[in-house]
Amino acid sequence: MARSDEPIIRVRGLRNQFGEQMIHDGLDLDVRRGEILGVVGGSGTGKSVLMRSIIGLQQPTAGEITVFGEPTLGRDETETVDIRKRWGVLFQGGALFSTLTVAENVQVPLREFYPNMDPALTDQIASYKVVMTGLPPNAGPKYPAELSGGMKKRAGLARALALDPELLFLDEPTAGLDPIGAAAFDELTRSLQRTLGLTVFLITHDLDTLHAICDRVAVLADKRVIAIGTIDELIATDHPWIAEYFSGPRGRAAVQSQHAAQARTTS
Ligand SMILES: Nc1ncnc2c1ncn2[C@@H]1O[C@H](COP(=O)(O)OP(=O)(O)OP(=O)(O)O)[C@@H](O)[C@H]1O
Repeated sequence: MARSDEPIIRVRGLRNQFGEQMIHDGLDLDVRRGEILGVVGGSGTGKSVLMRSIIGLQQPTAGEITVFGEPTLGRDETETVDIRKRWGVLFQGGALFSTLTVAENVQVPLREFYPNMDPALTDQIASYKVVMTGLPPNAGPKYPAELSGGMKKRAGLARALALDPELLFLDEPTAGLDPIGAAAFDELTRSLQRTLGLTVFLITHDLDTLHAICDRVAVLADKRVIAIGTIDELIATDHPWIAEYFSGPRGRAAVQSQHAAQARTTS
């Protein structure tokens, strides 16, 4: 059983290698219970591979990973079923099954982990999750092809929340959304995280998301996490990539838009 002050995710000495290509080497990371941790890094630095390693979809070459205080590597699916039930994942692009309706997509994890659940209850839970993510109640019978990009993301989120997880993995949730849709999705993430007491591991390139909702940010570069902290703490480090990322033109614009949003909520 994990202690409450223990990191909810603990990664030590992670190595991931594909042939000659070394993606991670000696990567360490702690994710604290109850935080929204943003994970950033240049394209190809291995953010998705890191997430896939933590959730067991990628077998690392070396290292240790514990989630909820339980080691996850080198264990088969039946041994980790009680851990996997406690997290939800929104993959890049939503990753909905195109031949299933929204409600049926949300029911997939329920059917996988609770095959004997009463179908009426499965239906009820799915309807509740659909509404919880801000989709109209009539979205349930729709197919993914009938949804806008933002609605697809919400449907993917509803599926990720199907099992009432404690831990949520979001891989580039606002990619492809217009700025208003992205800001609305950020707000939804923050409000669900607060209401449900979630811990969120959030991969993003979206500087507005980092400023608006992340408690801390981990920076991937040079095959490991080179820095982790609040944005102010990161800016205070003198790493050139971090300085360029947060203090370049887009970083400055994100700060300005965050200040404007704060001014609107206090006026
Ligand atoms: N199964 C795999 N086999 C071989 N190479 C892989 C595999 N999975 C990922 N890679 C490689 O690992 C590297 C890191 O990929 P990853 O998708 O984690 O990057 P990322 O940081 O999430 O990038 P982006 O920001 O562009 O999404 C890439 O060069 C990718 O091609």
